[in-house]
Amino acid sequence: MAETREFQAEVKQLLHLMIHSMYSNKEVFLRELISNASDATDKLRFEALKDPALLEGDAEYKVEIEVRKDARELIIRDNGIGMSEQEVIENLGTIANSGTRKYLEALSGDEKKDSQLIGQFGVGFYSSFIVADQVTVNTRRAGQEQGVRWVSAGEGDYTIEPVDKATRGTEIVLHLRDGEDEFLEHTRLRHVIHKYSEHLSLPVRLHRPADGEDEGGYDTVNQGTALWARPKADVKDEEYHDLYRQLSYDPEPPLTWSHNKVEGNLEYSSLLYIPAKPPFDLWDRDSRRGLKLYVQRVFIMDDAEKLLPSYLRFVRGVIDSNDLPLNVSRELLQSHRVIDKIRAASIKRVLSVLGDLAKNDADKFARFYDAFGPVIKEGVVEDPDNRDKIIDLLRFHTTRTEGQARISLRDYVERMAKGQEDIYYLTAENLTTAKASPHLEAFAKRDIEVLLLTDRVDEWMVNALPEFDGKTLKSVVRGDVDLGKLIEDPQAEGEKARVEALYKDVIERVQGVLGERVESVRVSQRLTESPSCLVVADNAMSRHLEQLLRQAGEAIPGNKPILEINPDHPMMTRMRETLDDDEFEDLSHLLFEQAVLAEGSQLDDPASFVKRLNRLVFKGA
Ligand SMILES: Nc1ncnc2c1ncn2[C@@H]1O[C@H](COP(=O)(O)OP(=O)(O)OP(=O)(O)O)[C@@H](O)[C@H]1O
Repeated sequence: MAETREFQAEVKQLLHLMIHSMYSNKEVFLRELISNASDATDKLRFEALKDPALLEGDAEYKVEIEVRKDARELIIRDNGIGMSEQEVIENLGTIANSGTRKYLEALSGDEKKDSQLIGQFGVGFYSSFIVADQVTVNTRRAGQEQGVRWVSAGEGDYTIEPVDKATRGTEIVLHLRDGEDEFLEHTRLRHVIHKYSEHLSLPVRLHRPADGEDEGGYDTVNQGTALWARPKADVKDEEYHDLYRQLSYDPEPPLTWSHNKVEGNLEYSSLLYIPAKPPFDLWDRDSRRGLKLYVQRVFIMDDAEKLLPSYLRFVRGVIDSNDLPLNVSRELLQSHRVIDKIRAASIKRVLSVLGDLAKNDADKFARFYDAFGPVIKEGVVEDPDNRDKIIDLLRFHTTRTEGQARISLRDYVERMAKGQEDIYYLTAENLTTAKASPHLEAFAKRDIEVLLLTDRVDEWMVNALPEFDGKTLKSVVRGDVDLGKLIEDPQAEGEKARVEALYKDVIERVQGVLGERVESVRVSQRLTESPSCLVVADNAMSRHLEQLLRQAGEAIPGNKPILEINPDHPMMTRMRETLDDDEFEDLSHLLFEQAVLAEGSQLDDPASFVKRLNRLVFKGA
């Protein structure tokens, strides 16, 4: 007796979407079903290593696709692991896969975008309902006697019942909707299957109907040999692109790749791709990362994180090792000599591919950097062994670059000003804030280039990068930036003393007003246009980093900044002449608050700022 069961709510939602909004690119259902069949044979191959009896005498893995035109049925059959009753209920009635749940969250309502998302997430089995108004699944788990039949029209419920099934594995029968006749056509099917399965290491066989003399039969559509196992010279670019598409679900071709067969002490093949565009989950904590791992052509796992460090998480590809045991698990990978070596070699490989790109193809490298620059910077902190190579790849905006142009540290050093000993940088929220920063004024006046760092990771990166080419990296917002040597004027010292004496009283008064808000107040050497700016002590955390940490929800005490004032600014002349305490107080706060705003920070008490500003502006009126 068949039992009727309800789909989980999320499944209903997903099915509704599949049925009512996927008008384009419907063929993806076939890719999903073939990919499931291939996973199922991979799983069996793996389990059969421990328990050969599961094979029931049949070790010739394959997927077969057959059309029954009169019945409007398309059948996809595999001799993989199959499913038990419990597995059918879990896998084909609920959404167990966290990726699918994310898919639902990411839906935009825009049919075209959503159908592309299907590709990225691989929404899998349920995509059958894009083209079918009834789906029947007959399956028997390898090693079990009883088979299961699952039937649904994709509208809220399904039935499940025991069934006799002679062969292990899964057979999916799609009853096609009206208007989906193209998927009954042999040539059309052949084309789609070829497109999606060319690089599966599993033969996909399509049934050829009898025709006159021809009795019909099954033809293998794909090559069925892993691309990475073939000699490089035999593989066409389009084939590399196709495999990349399968691995990444990225519709665009990769930027570049590196295919290698390593022989000697360690034997493995590696195929590493650099994507052209970032995946949607690049900044997700649990984003996909790592490579697909095979051992002697047997698929072992997806996303083996241990094979690449987190700062190379955008790389997609395959490692096929001859030295690992077939029963290797994620735990074992954590500390395995072979894995450590493959990992180290893969990192070097990726960095050298990128290095070549930087040298030989500026345009492609710029595309790479736009997409993954901030990610690669994490490597400066994460991977001291390869730091020099990573640093060579870094590119920066500066006070002299325009638009999207960036330069390397090497370029910076080569064009340093006469007498300049250090590398100067400024960290800020964005390029506009950075370029307008008062801290840059003195540097601009002396024509000294300053790196403008606006990626979140930059604060951490510069901490891990104290010097380059023997030159110290110095923040222009720190107290110890010594412009003294760069000022050619020999009378500067005397002038400095005179100005300080002139402003001694003002400085004491400002300090009295601001009290605990500042560490100290002093005459600035950096300002030429702005009235004031905030700097931090030499060894203190930068204010931008404090801001980032607060945004990330960390409670940090916060250092008191040093307020620097510009003696040449009319506001200072006015303060020197102001005797009225109330007005002086307003001006002092304003001096501080302007400096906070100019660095792109937020005021603690914006309302008071506004009142103060109005008081001062309308004072004369
Ligand atoms: N042909 C099959 N043989 C055995 N199990 C299958 C088969 N098709 C699907 N399944 C099982 O059903 C589960 C759900 O399949 P579905 O295609 O919806 O998602 P998935 O394959 O897990 O996810 P994704 O498509 O994102 O990789 C699979 O994980 C697998 O356990």
